[in-house]
Amino acid sequence: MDKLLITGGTPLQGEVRASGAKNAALPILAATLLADGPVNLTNVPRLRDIRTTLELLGRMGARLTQDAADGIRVDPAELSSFVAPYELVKTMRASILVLGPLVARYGQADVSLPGGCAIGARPVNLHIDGLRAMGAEVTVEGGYIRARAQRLHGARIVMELVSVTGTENLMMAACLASGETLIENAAREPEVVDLAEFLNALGARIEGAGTDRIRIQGVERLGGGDYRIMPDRIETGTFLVGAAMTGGRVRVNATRPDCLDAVIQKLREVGATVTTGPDWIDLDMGGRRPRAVDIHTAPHPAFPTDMQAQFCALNAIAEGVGTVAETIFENRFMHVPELQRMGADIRIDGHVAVCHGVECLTAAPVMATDLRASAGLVLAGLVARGETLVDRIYHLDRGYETMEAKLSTLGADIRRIAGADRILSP
Ligand SMILES: CC(=O)N[C@H]1[C@@H](OP(=O)(O)OP(=O)(O)OC[C@H]2O[C@@H](n3ccc(=O)[nH]c3=O)[C@H](O)[C@@H]2O)O[C@H](CO)[C@@H](O)[C@@H]1O
Ligand SMILES: C=C(OP(=O)(O)O)C(=O)O
Repeated sequence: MDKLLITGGTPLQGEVRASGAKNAALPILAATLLADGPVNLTNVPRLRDIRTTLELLGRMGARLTQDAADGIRVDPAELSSFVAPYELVKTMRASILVLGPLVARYGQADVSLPGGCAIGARPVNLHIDGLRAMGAEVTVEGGYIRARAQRLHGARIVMELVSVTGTENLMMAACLASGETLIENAAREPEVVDLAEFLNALGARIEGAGTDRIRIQGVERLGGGDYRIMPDRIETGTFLVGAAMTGGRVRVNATRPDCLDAVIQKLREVGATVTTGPDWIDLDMGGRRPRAVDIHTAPHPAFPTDMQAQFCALNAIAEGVGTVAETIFENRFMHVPELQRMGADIRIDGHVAVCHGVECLTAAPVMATDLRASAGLVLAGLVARGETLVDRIYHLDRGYETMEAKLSTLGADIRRIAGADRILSP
């Protein structure tokens, strides 16, 4: 199992390019199943989750061609299987995103229930209820969601909770349904907008993506097409927090400042000078120690839960006290005990973590438990005194493209150790 070995103490300096967004690429790859011609995607990040999705599409019979850069061609013309098996779904919850496209285009889908994961239970009842409202017969048996439909019909769906992949699944399904679908209380995340723009480029008729009311007029077919995946706002934010924590200066290029308003606002509150251009963000911390900030996660455009662990790491070494309230997932503080092992003074009280900043963290072997927890631990390692060994970084590899290489170009002392079993001296 690969690990990352980080020697803390170097301020991050320089420029780095954001990769394509995992959380846009995953639904867009699933949406290619709706098309009846080949789709050419660019800016697809090279990530474990993307490889898993491609394996899933390949097993269903889609023809896949990957270029040497960031392009992938998906030709779904000869699909022969409509099953998302447990062994793939268990490694990547986003596999649930094939449910809507399969039932809308092929009238059948057998998708393994994703089950719980480190950050919480993550049920998919809203996906199922929405498809039922559109006329699908859905049963859950033997750990599989089995959905069948002749042709879905439009419906007015009021989402009980804001769900990102729930909105995406139903929006995709509605594209080929007969009549109009209205999704109320829809997720407003930029990745929902990216997916809608992709679908519209194939011939769908979606309006209102980016608001909480999405209206979809069903069409008879979607064709092939070309699309460039949006940049990853969470990867971008992670590098900016790294710069703020280390007192450095980093410019992230090829990104989307307009998708990061809440994060940029918090970074200014910590004391960073943040400037933005059309596709870049520059953060200058000028060697200063950050000030602790209060965070309250909520659906977009509020502060994203996917940046919560990184801000816990920042608060751990900041001046003052910051409270971090996690309102989306019930168990997303798995990084806190690991940060405590590095000397952080953080107390968890229900869904709130109260962080008293300490002058310095001390390196320790730590265990990554989920994707963003891993990112928080890597950031902590960048400022800790000594060598931090982050174990189980397969979580990190789900969502960050060559993170250690990108951090190295910014001056960090970080390297991957393949299957490391080295024992650190105390
Ligand atoms: C691939 C992808 O895009 N993943 C993102 C997506 O996950 P994902 O789409 O799985 O997260 P949701 O927005 O659906 O979850 C929000 C909340 O709703 C609950 N819920 C959701 C669906 C449902 O049917 N029933 C239900 O109760 C969840 O348990 C959670 O408490 O949005 C999350 C919240 O911004 C992000 O952290 C993830 O990075
Ligand atoms: C939780 C995340 O992803 P997923 O929904 O794919 O587990 C994430 O990207 O932080």
